Amino acid sequence: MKQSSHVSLNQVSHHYGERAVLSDIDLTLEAGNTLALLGHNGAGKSTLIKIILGLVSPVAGMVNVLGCELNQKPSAAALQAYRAQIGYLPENISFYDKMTGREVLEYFAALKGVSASKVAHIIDEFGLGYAKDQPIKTYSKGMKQRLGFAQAIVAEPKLLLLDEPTVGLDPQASQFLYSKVAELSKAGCSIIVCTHELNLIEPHLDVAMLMGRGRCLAVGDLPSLMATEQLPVIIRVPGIGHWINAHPQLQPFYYQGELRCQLEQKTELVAYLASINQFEFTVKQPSLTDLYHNKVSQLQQCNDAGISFIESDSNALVDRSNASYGHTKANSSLTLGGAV
Ligand SMILES: Nc1ncnc2c1ncn2[C@@H]1O[C@H](COP(=O)(O)OP(=O)(O)OP(=O)(O)O)[C@@H](O)[C@H]1O
Repeated sequence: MKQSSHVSLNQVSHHYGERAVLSDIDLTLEAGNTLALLGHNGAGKSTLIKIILGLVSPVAGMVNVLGCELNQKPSAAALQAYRAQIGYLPENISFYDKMTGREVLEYFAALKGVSASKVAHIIDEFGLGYAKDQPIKTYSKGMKQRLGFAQAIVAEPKLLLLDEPTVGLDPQASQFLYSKVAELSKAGCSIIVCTHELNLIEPHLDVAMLMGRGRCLAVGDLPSLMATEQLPVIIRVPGIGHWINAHPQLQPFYYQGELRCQLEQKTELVAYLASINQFEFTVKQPSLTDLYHNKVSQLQQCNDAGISFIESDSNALVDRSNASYGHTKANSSLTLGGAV
């Protein structure tokens, strides 16, 4: 493991009974980086988080987190010391509902050696000050989620694991949560966020890992994932259907009433539009959501075709499924420069 890697998984596999739920997962997360763990229901995300927490022992592979070799069956004391450095917000968190918010947080803080004065500060910071002495049973789902997040970060963890952290949170609370994530990451904490809310996580991730049926479908930073997938930039120009025939240079990019091009062609295409006095258009860059849907549909096509996703040429599958995408890629060397 590299000195700065907080998480290093090598060929990790797991099954429950006969059912394989994780296969050959490799992952490295550097200190201070944020990983978005994405995938369909049942893809294996929570199982992976439980392996990183040391709650589940994988049947195969190497798991090194914060220097602890989890696959080597560490002692109870070593596991306890290891977990003291980790913050965890589970999916569907629940607390003993007769306790107040303050009591719950003080309990978790005491377990990790954190002072009561810090608890008071965090309760206020998380907007729960007004309800701190009320029993949890009077809390809304969002209030419980805020409290869950507060207990996860109260001891300034080195690694923070968040499983569906924004479920039940209002937009302001989600924004607050991600601002805290950015703050912790700046301070060197590594963060793994398992989420289906792709728009929310997109601006905050350093690395995304897309999982499907227990396998890693793609992993990397967004620019490299986008480059590999070659998802099109979409340029919408009102009324283009009326005049596109007069511009053969644009026709290779024209599909279903809009222009589609690769990221590196965008500037040239926009310059061309300006040169023909077309200034009214919108440009939509490919998003994490586009990437996700693209990968999941490739997986679906492989399943339908009865072939392994890992062994398939996934881009070839996309070409068959999306005429415009293949069309644009085929013309990726076309230059507009001379035509302007
Ligand atoms: N304790 C268990 N015993 C048996 N099978 C399990 C157990 N926990 C999870 N599974 C199975 O393992 C697979 C992966 O589940 P997991 O909870 O890791 O998925 P997930 O990606 O977190 O899903 P979701 O997005 O729905 O939370 C699923 O098929 C699930 O049914």
